[in-house]
Amino acid sequence: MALDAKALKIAAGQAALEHVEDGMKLGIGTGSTAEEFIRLLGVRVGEGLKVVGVPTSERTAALCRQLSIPLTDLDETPRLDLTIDGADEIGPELALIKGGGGALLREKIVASASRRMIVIADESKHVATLGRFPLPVEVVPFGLRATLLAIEKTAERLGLSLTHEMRLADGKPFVTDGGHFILDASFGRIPEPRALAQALNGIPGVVETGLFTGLASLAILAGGDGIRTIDA
Ligand SMILES: O=C(CO)[C@H](O)[C@H](O)COP(=O)(O)O
Repeated sequence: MALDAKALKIAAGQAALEHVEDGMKLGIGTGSTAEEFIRLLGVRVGEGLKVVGVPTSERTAALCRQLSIPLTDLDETPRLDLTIDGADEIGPELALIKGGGGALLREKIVASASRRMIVIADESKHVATLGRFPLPVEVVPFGLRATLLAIEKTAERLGLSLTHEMRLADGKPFVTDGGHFILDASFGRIPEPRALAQALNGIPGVVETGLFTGLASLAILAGGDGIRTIDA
């Protein structure tokens, strides 16, 4: 029987939960797939599992509080055992596009502070080449036009085609938890994610990009035929 989108998210979350051990310090992701994992984690915590989590967004923090999942932050707990988070695309070597939910900066800080990152998604997000999903680029509001020009020049220098739009919410610029804006940058194809990430991160008005390279160690993909895992 074909599973609907929500059932696939739950299946991926359930499989990820098997990697969570008593006493772990967790990074807790953002997005609808991460939220299914969080709900399952909440049940286990209610049954006595002892974990503490660093949420990657205010939205995730609110859900964790609602489910009585104990929270900490990276000032108190700077090294984490495991981060579990969703993704918008999963490419070769588990390079990811993240940030569809706008939490990419905190997600990257938390994943980088973790010994391991497991990415959970439905199998349609596994792609041969990243870039069909627009790359979220978090930018500082100050000097926005100059930053956009620098991003366009960078794409040109790397031989990438680029169209972009500012992310809006209720007709106004979407504002991240860190007080920044998000540019959704469509490159079509990103054959070399590391090179693009490095180049974009070199632009002063760019805070961070949704390209995650070298961070995820395992992908858990849910599909009609069950769960498939991919190691980095
Ligand atoms: O990066 C993210 C939020 O910033 C999410 O993990 C990503 O957008 C996937 O979300 P969903 O599970 O809802 O498809």
